[in-house]
Amino acid sequence: MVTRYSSLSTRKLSNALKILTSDKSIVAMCDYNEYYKTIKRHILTSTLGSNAQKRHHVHRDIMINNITQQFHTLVELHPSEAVNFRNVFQSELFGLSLKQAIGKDVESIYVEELGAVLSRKEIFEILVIDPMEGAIEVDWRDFFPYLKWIPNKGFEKRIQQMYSHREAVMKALIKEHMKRIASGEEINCYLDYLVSEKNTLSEQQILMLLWEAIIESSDTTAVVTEWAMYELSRNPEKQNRLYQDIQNICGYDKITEEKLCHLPYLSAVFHETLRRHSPVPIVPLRYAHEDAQLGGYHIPAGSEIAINIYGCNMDKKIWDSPEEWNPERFLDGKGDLMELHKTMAFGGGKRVCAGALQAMLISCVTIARLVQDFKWRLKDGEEENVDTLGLTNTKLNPLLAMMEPRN
Ligand code: HEM
Repeated sequence: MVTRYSSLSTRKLSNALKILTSDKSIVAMCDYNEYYKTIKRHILTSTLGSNAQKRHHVHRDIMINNITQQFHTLVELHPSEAVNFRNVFQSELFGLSLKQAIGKDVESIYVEELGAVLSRKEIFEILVIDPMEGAIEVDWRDFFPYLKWIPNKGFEKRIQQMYSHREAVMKALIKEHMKRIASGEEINCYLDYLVSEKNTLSEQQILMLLWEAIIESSDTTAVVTEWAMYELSRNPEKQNRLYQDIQNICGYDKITEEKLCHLPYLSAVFHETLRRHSPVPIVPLRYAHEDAQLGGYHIPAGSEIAINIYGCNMDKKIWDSPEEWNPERFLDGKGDLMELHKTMAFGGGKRVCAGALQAMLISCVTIARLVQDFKWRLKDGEEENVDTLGLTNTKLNPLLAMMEPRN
């Protein structure tokens, strides 16, 4: 994937993805060409690169404070009830992704094309949940391209509806943003950046790129953080080791991003969760547009390549007891980190995930802060709830945990 990049960097899309990505208008699904290079630069410069992430620091600080505040309130009000981790975290993460994308979180919005005011929950469903489900919709014609002239009305109607609802909501969000700009409000977000590039981007491209930043920021980070909290709640000794490490480094102060580099065990928890619960179990299909060699195999031009990250991470020849969640496997005898890249969780080569830094910052600070503030334990019966659904290995049933505030 790294050295044979030039032969393997093109994407091959299913019919559903062709429609939902407006025929490869977004960074993650685009072919490797000049358009790709330009839009990858845009998203890194304005949102996901390390300088941009420094500028967005404030959104993450607010987010983590809101999260802990909400958990404290829930535990105070209902001390003997289990807390639904996802309800709180997913909503705050969506808020953060809106702030980075359009400069503001929204409670509701009037959508002209749908003739209705949509709540924040409905906006989330249309922008994130529905397209994630649509992305794995199977059209039997994907497997028989020479029969593509036969209609598949049910499939087309479902995907087309997802497409038009998303289009309508995104247009409404962009319109609101333009009104705020016109009223003199100073905003610094991805949309401002994209609008400043409007000589080289069409309105449709701007809409799609903005939506991409929202959906990608809202999903996989939530998946890995929820699985990490599940594993820590299930493994009290490992939770305790993490807590002691955090206390040694932070004392009575709350964890901050600046402290992450001093917490190797926290990093090991994050990477072991990526290994055991791969949020992207299969790298989006690559297409060999010329003959190539990969891992000792000859790949003829025209082949589609699916890299099975889940399979590699559960391979007994590579990992001892791969089914066990064991962060210690990423530490050497001295407690230093090693071999993090081995999980390939963020892909590899030039098409490596652009949001890896953001995902790591949000997930690690959230995990650490929640362990600093509370002792976690699974609700009785929750241990068996390990089924998953969807494209990104989402926990089927939201994590339910008992949380006891620490002094
Ligand atoms: C734990 C969280 C995440 C995981 C495991 C993950 C994983 C991946 C993987 C496996 C790829 C494909 C790489 C390849 O083809 O080799 C990818 C691409 C990408 N991801 Fe992520 N991702 C995560 C979070 C994010 C976030 C928060 C964003 C923010 C918007 C993001 C944006 C992207 C983009 C733009 C690409 C396309 C990169 C390119 O083709 O050049 N990801 N990600």
